[in-house]
Amino acid sequence: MVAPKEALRVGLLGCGVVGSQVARLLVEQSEDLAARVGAPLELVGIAVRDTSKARDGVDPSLLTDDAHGLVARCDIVVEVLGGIEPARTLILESFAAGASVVTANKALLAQDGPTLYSAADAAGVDLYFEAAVAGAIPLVRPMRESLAGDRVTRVLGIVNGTTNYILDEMTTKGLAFDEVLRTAQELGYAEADPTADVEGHDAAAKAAILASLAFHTRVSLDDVACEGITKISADDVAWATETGHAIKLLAIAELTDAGVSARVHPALLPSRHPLAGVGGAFNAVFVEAEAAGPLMFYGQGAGGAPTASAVIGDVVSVARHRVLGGKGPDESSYASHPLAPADAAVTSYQFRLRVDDKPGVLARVAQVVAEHSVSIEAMRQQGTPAGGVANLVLTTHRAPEAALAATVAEIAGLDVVQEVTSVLRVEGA
Ligand SMILES: NC(=O)C1=CN([C@@H]2O[C@H](COP(=O)(O)OP(=O)(O)OC[C@H]3O[C@@H](n4cnc5c(N)ncnc54)[C@H](O)[C@@H]3O)[C@@H](O)[C@H]2O)C=CC1
Ligand SMILES: N[C@@H](CC=O)C(=O)O
Ligand code: NA
Repeated sequence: MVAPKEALRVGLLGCGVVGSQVARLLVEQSEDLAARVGAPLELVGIAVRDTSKARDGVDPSLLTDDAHGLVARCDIVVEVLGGIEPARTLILESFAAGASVVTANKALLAQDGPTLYSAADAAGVDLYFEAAVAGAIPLVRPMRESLAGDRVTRVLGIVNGTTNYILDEMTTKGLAFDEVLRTAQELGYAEADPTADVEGHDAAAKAAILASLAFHTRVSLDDVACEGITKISADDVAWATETGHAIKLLAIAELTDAGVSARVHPALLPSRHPLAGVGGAFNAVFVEAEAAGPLMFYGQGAGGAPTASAVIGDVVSVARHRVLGGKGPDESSYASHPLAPADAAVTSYQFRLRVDDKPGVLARVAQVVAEHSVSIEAMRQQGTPAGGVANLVLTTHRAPEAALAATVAEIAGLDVVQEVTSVLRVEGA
């Protein structure tokens, strides 16, 4: 008979939306997990701020306010505190103590990933982070492992559940931004500070991680051009529908002739595009690779249980390495691509203008567009009930961002143009 392997000690840092679900699943699935790993996983402690607070389904004797003491006595540490400190210090202490780490902390990885990778490497342990990008969706592992034999050229994704939920509810139910944000917070999708979601910072952190994985280079949060959804109005949503589009917050990572371009911004997607139909807090990511062609990953990108699923999958992987020996892949950052300037990105614009409703206006606007070597894909005019003023909606063909921005700036200065009411990029056309 084979002797049972010694239990692996798992320490959990944080018992919030994700942590509480990790604790539940570790206990509920302990027999299956032991069979899959080849050794039992023993939850030895949960670091929290307030040990006296009752937590559903959590054994109170596991709670501790000594996170530093906890990581010193673990084989595997799960970090679901969020934020930069003390998460970074605790992860580094875990490595120093010989523990592998599983984290969902995209903000920390996007800001200081290389420090963490080097420390894990020096200690000969694993750093896994499937939950950090697109929650439950297996995406990090396919990028790190399944696509390691291919050349990825582009990643285009909806990677923030909160903003997708907000935009979807605004579109389908006509609800107001603030009202929907509150519900997203109640459902556990939003970050502790939801500014990170609505201003695009959370998606930008994920874009940095995805670009690094896709192009085997280092892209950090500061390298990602970022624009959130706070300026999207009910009018933008209505016009998107009117012109056959859906508004989505997109994370885009591309390898272009000018280098790596990583950016996050709201964009119009034609309603036939598969990403246009991704509703609620769901995420979906397109990956284009030279040999594989297009791939699409879809699933729940936020919420306690879906995120915990990805965390526990990583725990099983790193635990198997402990049992069998060896470790998973290190950071792959051998390629030194330059960063493409933000205004070199090639995209299309749809912009709306309020113009004088009189002859010759369309021609003047079209002339400015042509002078910037931009071409018009569609133009639509609608008079206002009061008369004298018309709404003009122009969609361009693809052109460098710099040319498109200069076009809009010059049009805004025309005497027949009363206001540029909105400028949105169009992707996936
Ligand atoms: N909620 C979600 O849908 C997803 C969250 N994530 C990431 O997972 C991590 C955790 O997120 P949530 O569980 O949603 O956050 P949360 O705010 O619900 O939970 C974090 C918990 O950690 C505790 N905490 C913070 N600092 C602490 C400290 N120094 N000592 C002890 N406890 C401390 C907080 O009191 C809180 O209970 C974050 O990095 C987040 O970005 C990733 C994917 C999805
Ligand atoms: N706040 C994030 C949580 C997952 O990463 C989101 O809304 O997607
Ligand atoms: Na994931």
